[in-house]
Amino acid sequence: MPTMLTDVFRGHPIHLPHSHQPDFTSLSELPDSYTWTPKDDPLLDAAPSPPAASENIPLIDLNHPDAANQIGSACRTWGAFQIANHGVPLELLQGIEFLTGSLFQLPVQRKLKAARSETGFSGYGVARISSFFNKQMWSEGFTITGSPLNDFRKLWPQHHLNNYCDIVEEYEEQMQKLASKLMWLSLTSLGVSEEDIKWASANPDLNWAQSALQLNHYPVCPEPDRAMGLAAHTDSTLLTILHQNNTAGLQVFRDDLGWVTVPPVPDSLVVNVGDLFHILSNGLFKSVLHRARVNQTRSRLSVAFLWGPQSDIKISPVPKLVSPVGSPLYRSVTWTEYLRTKATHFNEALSMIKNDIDE
Ligand SMILES: C=C1C[C@]23C[C@H]1CC[C@H]2[C@@]12CCC[C@@](C)(C(=O)O1)[C@H]2[C@@H]3C(=O)O
Ligand SMILES: O=C(O)CCC(=O)C(=O)O
Ligand SMILES: [Fe+2]
Repeated sequence: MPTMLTDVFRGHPIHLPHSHQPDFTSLSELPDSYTWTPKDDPLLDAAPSPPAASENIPLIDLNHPDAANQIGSACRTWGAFQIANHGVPLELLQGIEFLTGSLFQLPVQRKLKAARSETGFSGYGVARISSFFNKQMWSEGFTITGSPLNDFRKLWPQHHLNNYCDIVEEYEEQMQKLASKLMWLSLTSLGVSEEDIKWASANPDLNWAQSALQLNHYPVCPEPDRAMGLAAHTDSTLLTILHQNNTAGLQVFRDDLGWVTVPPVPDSLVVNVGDLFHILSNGLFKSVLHRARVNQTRSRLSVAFLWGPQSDIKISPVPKLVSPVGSPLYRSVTWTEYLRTKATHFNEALSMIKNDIDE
């Protein structure tokens, strides 16, 4: 039995000050501990000079005959794109958004009953990456993997549980199918086929994959320009599929453009390339640096489906994508190993598995 995501952080406790979470709604001024300056994050105000033309991540129609190439091109230039006509029922998107909203509306004492433990994976709390920053983020999160029943029991009375668990299960199923489809479309655009990656069958049973759901809430903030919802990071996944409510906040980084806001497009989903897909593509696909800003008048919700391989699968650059004379850019790594490296070294994790290539 490979390590499940639940056990990934067993030996990697981090101190997460959940219980210091302020009652966001009662603050009329931003506390010092929530005020970010470029000292806390060097890329905070990163903008190109001269200012770049306004460009945005592509919105791709999954029914378009050229979708594979459009996705491949977005993965190379942005590491992110939005998709329309993704086939996920809209009621399900509404359902997971409703569930997320009602979860975060619970009184903080109730949410803390389901607090994520220091070595745990699932439950309520601040983002895992919080421990790498001096300042606190203006957000709260809830992580789910596998059945949410045990955690949900701590939050809601019995009569809600079946319904909420069904929504999560159905959402994970739909996302899983979509993620695999997107992975294969983008790989096809690189000329990579199923024979080239033995472990990743396009077969819809998908027993080689596993996933987590991260529910995020960014409350209304008195001074949004000085606060940070979720600090800049890349995801440690193959792909992440994100549903955001109709409040903007997600930004992606491009060296030549600086921070670019991803506008909410009703009924569409945002897709991010994660570090593992960057490794698999031998660096051709970019794992996108992204963050979430906050808003003075509207609270924001997002649901991230974090998708990767089962823990016994070693990810390494597809040989076909390594030039005949070159060597692979990265060593092989399992998702578990990578999450643990990231838990200790954060944004240095990718460079730590880079091969030293003789010039
Ligand atoms: C499967 C994953 C991926 C995790 C860790 C673990 C569970 C929660 C994910 C997130 C979600 C929020 C941003 C992030 C950076 C975080 O702090 O927790 C993500 C992290 C990663 O992508 O590295
Ligand atoms: O809220 C967002 O838009 C971003 C969330 C995110 O990056 C994550 O959960 O990994
Ligand atoms: Fe993310």
